[in-house]
Amino acid sequence: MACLARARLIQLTKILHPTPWSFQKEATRKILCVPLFTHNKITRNYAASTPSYKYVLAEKRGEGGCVGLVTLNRPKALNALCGELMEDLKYALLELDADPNVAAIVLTGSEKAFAAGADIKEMQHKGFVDCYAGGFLQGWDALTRIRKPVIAAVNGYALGGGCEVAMMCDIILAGEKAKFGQPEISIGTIPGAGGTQRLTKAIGKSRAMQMCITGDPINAQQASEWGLVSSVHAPDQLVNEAIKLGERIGNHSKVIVSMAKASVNKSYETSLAEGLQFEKNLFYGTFATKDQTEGMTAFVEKRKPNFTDS
Ligand SMILES: C=C(C)C(=O)SCCNC(=O)CCNC(=O)[C@H](O)C(C)(C)COP(=O)(O)OP(=O)(O)OC[C@H]1O[C@@H](n2cnc3c(N)ncnc32)[C@H](O)[C@@H]1OP(=O)(O)O
Repeated sequence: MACLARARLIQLTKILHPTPWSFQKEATRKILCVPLFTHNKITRNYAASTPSYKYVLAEKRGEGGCVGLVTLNRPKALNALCGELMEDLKYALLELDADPNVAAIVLTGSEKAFAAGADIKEMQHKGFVDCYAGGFLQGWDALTRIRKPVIAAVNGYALGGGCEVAMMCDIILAGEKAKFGQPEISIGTIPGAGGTQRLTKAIGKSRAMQMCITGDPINAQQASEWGLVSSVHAPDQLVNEAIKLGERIGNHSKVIVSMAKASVNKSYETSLAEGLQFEKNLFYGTFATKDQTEGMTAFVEKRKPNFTDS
């Protein structure tokens, strides 16, 4: 059983992270000290404070446990994104991505801080070679390869790497007191995990430039007006709203949702002509699924579709 579980995770790892043996070794290491969850076990173990992870809490919420909830949990450092936290986050997301009951994942922090950025104490004495040869921050990209929709529920500070992690998610909801910023300039560096790129695509050059070269943060209202976040909520309602959004996504076919996500995200990576072709191919691809037939048949028969994620 343990062997099967280990093989399954390594196979999953190969699909999601075609890179390194080192990752597979990590996966192996993790699996030796952490039980690989079946769905029921995920619910039980995660709900009970996730002893497997040091810096994140992972659980399943929403109707039938269809929404994964991952909470960054390093309160003393305002969820500063140290290496260990990012490893925990990656594995928690991978576990939920692999869970067939989970339709969407919510990523949140505390009311004071979603995350105050990469861990400054950890990088303070790094040199160029440490960063370059060690691929500093490169592992963060794993977050962008999660195939299910990830909703960031941002309360408090989302600064530097915190803002970048939020932008790696598919949808950002903000609490009224959220603050988004790229303050790296004030500590003698620049954003290194997508801040100059994703922020520019999200809010335009002039605004992104201003944020990156002044270091000044913006509040939730501004983030909403500028299109960085899709909606703003009372801080104590934010996570519930994000879970409700995850449940709404869960009404649809998971495979089709994942295709829609891939297609929207493609627009970040490519020219319009290539993006349109990519969309068209995936659109045609939906016609190879049972869920397309079911969705259209249900409409014609005036009933709710019964999607089987196939
Ligand atoms: C990807 C890259 C390159 C990056 O992300 S670079 C980092 C970008 N982020 C930043 O520059 C933000 C740094 N943090 C801050 O400016 C302030 O902590 C805030 C967020 C404005 C909050 O201020 P305060 O409420 O006064 O809390 P403050 O006392 O500073 O922080 C509480 C604790 O968290 C620690 N902390 C906060 N942000 C941290 C960070 N990014 N890295 C490491 N520790 C951090 C801080 O050192 C303090 O710990 P200690 O009590 O041991 O001294």
